[in-house]
Amino acid sequence: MFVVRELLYAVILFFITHFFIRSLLFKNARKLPPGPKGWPLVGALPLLGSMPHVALAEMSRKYGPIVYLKLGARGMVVASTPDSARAFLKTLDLNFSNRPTDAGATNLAYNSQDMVFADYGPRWKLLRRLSNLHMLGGKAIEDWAIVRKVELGHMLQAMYESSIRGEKVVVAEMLAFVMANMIGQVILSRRVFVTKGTESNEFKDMVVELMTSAGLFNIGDFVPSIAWTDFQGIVRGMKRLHKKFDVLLNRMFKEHMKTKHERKEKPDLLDTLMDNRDNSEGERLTDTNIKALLLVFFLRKHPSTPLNLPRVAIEACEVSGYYIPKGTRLSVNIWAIGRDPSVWENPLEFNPDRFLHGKNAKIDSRGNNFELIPFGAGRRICAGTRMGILLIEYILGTLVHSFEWKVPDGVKLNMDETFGLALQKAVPLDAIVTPRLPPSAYSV
Ligand code: HEM
Repeated sequence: MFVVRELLYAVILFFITHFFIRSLLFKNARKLPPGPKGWPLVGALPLLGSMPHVALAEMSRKYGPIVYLKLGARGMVVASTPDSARAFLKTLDLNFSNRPTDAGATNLAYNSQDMVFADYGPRWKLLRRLSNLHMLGGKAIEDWAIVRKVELGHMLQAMYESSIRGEKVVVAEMLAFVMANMIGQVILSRRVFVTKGTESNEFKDMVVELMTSAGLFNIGDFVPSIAWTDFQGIVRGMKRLHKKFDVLLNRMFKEHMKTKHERKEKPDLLDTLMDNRDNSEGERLTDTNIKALLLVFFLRKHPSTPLNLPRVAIEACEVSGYYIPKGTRLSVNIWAIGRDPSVWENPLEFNPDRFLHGKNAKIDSRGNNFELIPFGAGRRICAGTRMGILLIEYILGTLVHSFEWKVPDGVKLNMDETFGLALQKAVPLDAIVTPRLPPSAYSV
């Protein structure tokens, strides 16, 4: 009898201890990062408002560097400080090396067939390798120096003519004109727009629409049961826009094929892609992959990307003691990190000199110092980092050197933003430019 009682006590004690330890472990393992509760069904979606990067920065001030939000049926984690960004994009980079499949990937990127949305794997590697080889890598960038020089010359000429006619310059239109032509030369060996005018302006509007709509939080992506209603009209707009781009790309493809024999000595990116579409691992790029990739490049003219491009947790993991479930979407608030007063002195003051001295002079914006990561970081860091930095320095330097700049009389400089995958200026910048150099410097 005594033995049975002892045994019973031992069994009960075992179960209590087991339950206690399990519940402790389970509790710790399942502790999600803090965040707002949100509403039934849609969760925290309504809290994001029209400027999600600003709303998320405010949440981070309240809840801490890592915030978890339930958005409809999906979870999203947001990193808003250098340390938390490093934890995701460096320590756990491999686990976050895919992007979520959403309406933008489906409707604007040929069902994730491009480099931006492709899963981390052989197809992504092939796209990235060929793009580096012919367009974005160091050697390729050197090879295309002449294209940059000539196209910038065309832009300076167009701006000079505007100034002589006493017209204002719409800066975004000028940049769209020069970027589309530079990229056209590298990809297709031809200028896409001969003169700056209606056609190049329409193209700019298409690019802006794409960059804006791709960044919107489409409710159907988070509440799949009501996705079919598309009540924000985002998917309808994406499909309409995609059709326009597809027509344009098909036309470019066709024209390019007709003239292939002329480029035997100097193939362009499209020739390189077509000739190297198979790799040794049996991966083959389809026409759709190639079209999707070209579309990515014609778009890359506006980014400063406030929320990085989203990533997704391939497996459940732990970050700073918090549990991150599999499938959680990751946003890194690059915008908030750049404005964090504990990282930057007077962050909102325009003071480029801050990068000339002391520790800031050593900051490398190519994904190594998490205080400044305009191009993201890790395996999926911006494929155009080199080209982006080079073009900004080259174009900005040339524009400042070539003209005196002022805003038109009576106009106040407006720095408001419109949210999207890339931030746009809410009111495009108009400027009056006055040549600083002799007229001969502006003729092509
Ligand atoms: C100032 C200019 C630019 C900025 C600030 C910028 C920013 C970014 C950011 C933040 C990402 C996401 C990185 C991540 O997930 O960690 C990205 C991805 C990407 N960018 Fe850029 N970008 C710029 C210019 C360009 C240019 C010029 C190109 C090409 C012509 C380009 C092509 C790409 C591609 C293909 C990806 C996807 C990479 C992948 O998923 O593997 N970008 N960019």
